[in-house]
Amino acid sequence: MAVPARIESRSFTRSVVALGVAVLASFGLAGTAQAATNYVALGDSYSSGVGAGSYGDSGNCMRSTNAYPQLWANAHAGTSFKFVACSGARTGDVLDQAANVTSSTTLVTVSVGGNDAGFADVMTTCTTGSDQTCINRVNTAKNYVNNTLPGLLDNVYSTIKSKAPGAQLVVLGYPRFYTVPGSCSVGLSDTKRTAINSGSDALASVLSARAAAHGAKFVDVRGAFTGHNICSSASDYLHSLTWPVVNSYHPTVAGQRGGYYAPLVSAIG
Ligand SMILES: CCCCCCCCCCCCCCCC(=O)Oc1ccc([N+](=O)[O-])cc1
Repeated sequence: MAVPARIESRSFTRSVVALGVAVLASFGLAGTAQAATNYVALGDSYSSGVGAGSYGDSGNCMRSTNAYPQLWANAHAGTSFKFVACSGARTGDVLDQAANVTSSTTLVTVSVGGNDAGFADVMTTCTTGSDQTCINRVNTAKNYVNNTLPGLLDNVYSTIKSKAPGAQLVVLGYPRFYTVPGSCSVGLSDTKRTAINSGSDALASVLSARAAAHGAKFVDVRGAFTGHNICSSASDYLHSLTWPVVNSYHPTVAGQRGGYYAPLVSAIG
């Protein structure tokens, strides 16, 4: 009896161990957070978090601990997170950043296109020039957005997809800058503000269309910024022209959280 009992005992032990492994595995997959997320955050200053402070040792890239990619990683325990977005990045720079995307990457977020379209030059021209000069400069940028930018975005999105075919690709857009007519009377005219807002809308249309063409999800942040734009009664989501100048027209701490992180969570959880 002793020998069969020992055999039975071993087989029982094996069963318990197997059950334990199965329970742990299913708990790890379904009970906690899903399989581990391998997240790579690409893009320009809207993704690095220029304007939101707390840049650590990220140098000129100005990656903020208050930026939406960091907020998302913080909220998803166990996420492996590569934060490579960088202030001033254009589509060509994001192609370089995409070296960090691999076949094990499961989530990629990206904001890019505003710098290619001449964001800084548009804002400088509109600040220093006449209404008509501003309108003309915005129209030049919109022509670029409609005719040149789509091909550059296609290259970025298809490069990311080819490196990580199974990853979810999330493209985040840009806000309208101004409430028009607004509660602030100094600074740019309403004519200029309306023209600049139409530049944001042109960017959103093209980003949305190119994202859809690559099976990427487009997160349109314009709605989340509504009521928080510059010249709103509570314009706390965007810096106006400010010091240091680099912060100008970039999301505040509240803007990264309410304007970017919140709609990202609504889109992907
Ligand atoms: C059709 C274009 C119209 C442009 C006016 C409307 C713009 C709305 C969208 C804004 C897009 C901004 C993207 C720029 C993000 C960025 O990296 O900004 C920079 C931040 C810092 C620097 N820099 O040099 O330090 C350069 C650029």
